[in-house]
Order: sequence, then structure tokens, then C-alpha cells
Amino acid sequence: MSYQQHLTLQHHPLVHPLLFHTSNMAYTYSPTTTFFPKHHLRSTTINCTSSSPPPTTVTTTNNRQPVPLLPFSAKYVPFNSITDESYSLDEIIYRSSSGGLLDVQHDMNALKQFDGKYWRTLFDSRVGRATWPYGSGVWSKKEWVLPEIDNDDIISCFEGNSNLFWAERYGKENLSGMNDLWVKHCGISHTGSFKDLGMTVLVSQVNRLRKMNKPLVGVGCASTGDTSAALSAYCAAAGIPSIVFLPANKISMAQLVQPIANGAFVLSMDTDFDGCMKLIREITSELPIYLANSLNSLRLEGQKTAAIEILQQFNWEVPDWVIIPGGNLGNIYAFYKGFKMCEELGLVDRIPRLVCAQAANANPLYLNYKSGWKNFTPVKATTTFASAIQIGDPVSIDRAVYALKNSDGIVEEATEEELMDEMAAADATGMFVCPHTGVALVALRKLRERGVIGRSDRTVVVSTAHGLKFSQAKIDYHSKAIEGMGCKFANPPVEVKAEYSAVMDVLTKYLSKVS
Ligand SMILES: Cc1ncc(COP(=O)(O)O)c(C=O)c1O
Ligand SMILES: N[C@@H](CCOP(=O)(O)O)C(=O)O
Repeated sequence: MSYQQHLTLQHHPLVHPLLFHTSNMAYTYSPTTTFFPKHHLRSTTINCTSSSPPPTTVTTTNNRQPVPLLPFSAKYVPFNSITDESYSLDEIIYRSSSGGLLDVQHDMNALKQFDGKYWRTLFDSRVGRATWPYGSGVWSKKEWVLPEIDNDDIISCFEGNSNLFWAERYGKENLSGMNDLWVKHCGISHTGSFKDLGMTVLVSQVNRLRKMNKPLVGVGCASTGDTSAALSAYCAAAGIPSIVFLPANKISMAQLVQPIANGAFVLSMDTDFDGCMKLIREITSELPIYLANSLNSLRLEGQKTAAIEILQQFNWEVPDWVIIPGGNLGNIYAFYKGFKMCEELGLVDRIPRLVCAQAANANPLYLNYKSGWKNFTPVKATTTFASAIQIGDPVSIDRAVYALKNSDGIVEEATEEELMDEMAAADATGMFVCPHTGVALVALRKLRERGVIGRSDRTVVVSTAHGLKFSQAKIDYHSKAIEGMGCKFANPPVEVKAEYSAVMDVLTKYLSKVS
């Protein structure tokens, strides 16, 4: 039995085995780890003595010496570039020296000391537990996310572990008998979108930096509504001031009220998201405000866990396709990175093909893809019901192109009518999805119709926000109040007199139609 195999079998799932051994100290593991408050963990999880090893201490059966202690670590490096340049995650930095994007690079050699089976077992053992912080879908993968942060510095709302919904009826009835279609409901989450996954990481790191007396008074973002909601909630939980730049009248009321309720400093601006993004970048380079948009690569470390979670939910089988709506384009790369790490560390043997779906009114990536990835040109994004992806100059364009090229990826687009009809069709099979999910479902429909995605291909559509944030769009659709749109699946309420005969009349007609 190898050392790694031994670890897999012997260690308690809730405590990492590397905590157990150093050359001259032994650690005993207290079996009372199933308590929940953070402060308990620090004081009672592990008792350190310098005496002989306790029974749970890792030893090898073939008398090999334990491998040297390999603490996991990560640092910033320039994105997709071979250079010696790197920065500690404790630095406040968003761009490389050449002005390019950064990426969080993990010490893969340290992680590779453990095989795929070890990681699968460890991650699986943490699902659904209340143990701090591993009950979070993000922090259950802590060693791959922010390995060096103290558990006490983590700000988590136990995000992640979202439902992977078998869209059985939708697939069979709407997509010519598709039988292995799944919707990953990332929007069924603390603030109603996938942004929670990234924000727990970013705000936790800010919490750590502030404890280190780094000059950070607050955290700020530009937003189309979901990033601002997540930022303000996590900052409120941590007691850290948050500042959000919102394009006036371009986000839903439900999204607007979230940062207001969470006590953020809300600036409503007479511009679009791209205008807000430009301003927040300028402001955060002058004031002690930390940038929380996905330009900051820390965010993507949390978001990538959704990809790992999908594999986990399929019992570590790899789906054929994953379809993701794209705006500022951080998430498509986050998914790629999550899948790729699982492949590199031996949890799976391949990665899925990725599809990025854009609204036709905000489609710079689609145009770039159609041009054969020639020079990228930003666009002026116009109004779309998929308002959270109304972005014409995405900050993560390079990351998205990289992810798509390296996953044999595809980009598709959806018109307003297509995305609203698709959203309504999905809702009619029991979901309640946001318009962005509608965009992704249109991409799926088009790829099915062209025969690119097969009937039995295992396909995951990533649903990025909760439908309740976009109730007004649904109300407009179902009241047929959208100019120039047929609203073919509208299902408006029937007004009827509160009289027996009138009710019988409408019900008889209805029952003859549905029977
Ligand atoms: C609901 C929703 N879906 C999709 C996206 C697109 O994600 P990304 O900006 O990472 O491409 C966003 C934000 O941009 C969003 O808020
Ligand atoms: N949809 C986003 C747009 C900003 O994206 P980010 O991932 O760069 O923060 C939002 O909700 O604001």
C-alpha cells in the first residue's frame, strides 16, 4: 500500500492528514470535530504534543518515512504567460506588470502528493456536514481554493452544494427526446446567484488582509446586479464596508434592493455596466477600496468549485457538454479551471466541451468566435432581458478565449424573443429560471437542432441566478406586454366572476383542452 493510499484509508475525513505529522511532533485528533462554531474548531480540534504518535498518526506500513510536510500554497502569476513574475495572495494587486490579467496558481506538485482517489474521497466526505468551513461547497475544496487562509478568517454563508436538477421533461418534450439533460441551479444560493461562490473567497481574503493591517477600508464593485448583491451580503456578514456602482435603471428591482438592504453604499450611475466598470477600476487604484469584480482572480477560485461539484454530483463521471451564459466572462474560465484541475490531479480523465451563450444584444465573444478568434472588438451592449449579461467590453475576454480554445468550445447567441420563449418553456416544465439561463437553453436548442449535441449526450446547463430576481420580465412576458414579441408561451391568469356557473364554464373548457 502506498503512503497516499494509506492516508486515504486512515485519516479522518474532516481533518487534513498533512496536519498530522511533522518530523518531531505528533498531533492527536480529537474525535469531537462534529461541533460547529468556528471558535471551537480552533481551540479543540487538534491537540499538539511532542510525545509519541497517537494511534491516528499517519505511518506507512512498509516502514517508509512519512513524506515531508508539504503545505499547500497558491500565488498570483500573469495569466497564460511564461515568466518568473509572481505575487503573494496577500498583496493588493489585480494586474500583471505588463497590464495583463492575473491567475491564481496552485502548487500542483504539493497537491499531486495525493492521488485522485484521495481527493474524491476527501471532498465527498465533507458534503452536507455542518463542520466549519467544510460544509460550504466552496470551502469543502479549501486546499484547492485558498489553502493558506485560517479557518477563522473565512466569511462563509455555506454557499454551493447547489441542486443538479434532472431536466427530464424539458429534455424529452422540448429537445427531441434528450434524456440526459441537467440544470445546475447555481442561483439557488444565499443571494440568489453563482456570485456567492466567488465572493466568499474574496471577502474572506479581505478579512485576512484587514487583520494583517493592510490599508483596506472597504470593498467595491461595478455590477449588473448579482455581484453587488453577493458583495454587500458577505461584507455585511463580515462587518466590512461595501461600495457598489450600478448602472441606473438597468438592473431588476429585486437586485437593487439587495445591497440597499445589506447596508452597502450604493451609487446609481447614468451609464451602463462597462462605464461603471471603468470607473471602479480607476477609483480602486486611488482609494483604499479592494476591487471585487472578477478581474480580481481570487473570485474565480470560488466559482471554479461549481465545476468540481458537478463532477462530484455525477459520481465523478464527466458530462459531455457544459453550457454557461457569459457576460464579463470570468465564469466560463472558472469552470474550465475547475474541470482542468480535476483532470490534472487525477480525479477524472477528461474535461467536458464548454459552450458559452450570449445575448445577441451583448455578444462580443460570439462575434469574436464567428470571426475565427481574430482581433477582439468590444461592442456597445444594448438592452436585454438578460440584463446581468448586458456587457460589451468583458474584462475576462482573454480568459474566456483560452477556456474555449482548450475545451473544443463553442459560442452561441440568443435573441430577445428566443431567450424569453425558452425561459418560459423551461418554467412550464417545473423550473423557474432567470433569462440568462434562457440564453443558455437557446444555445442548447440550436446545437441540438444542428446535431452538434446528440440526443443522449450528457449535458449540463448552468443556471446562474434565481428566477425570482427577474419576476418583472416574467410578468411582462405572461401579460404579453412586450412590444414586438409574440410571447407564445404566455399563460396569463383568467379573470372570472366569483360565481359557480362562470367558474364551471371556464374549468370545463380548460379540462377539455388538457385531457
Ligand atoms: C445571472 C448571471 N448570469 C451570467 C453572468 C455571466 O457571468 P460572467 O460575467 O462571469 O461571464 C452574470 C454576470 O455577469 C450573471 O449575473
Ligand atoms: N453579472 C455581473 C457583472 C460583473 O461580473 P463580475 O463577475 O466581473 O463581477 C454582476 O452581477 O454584476
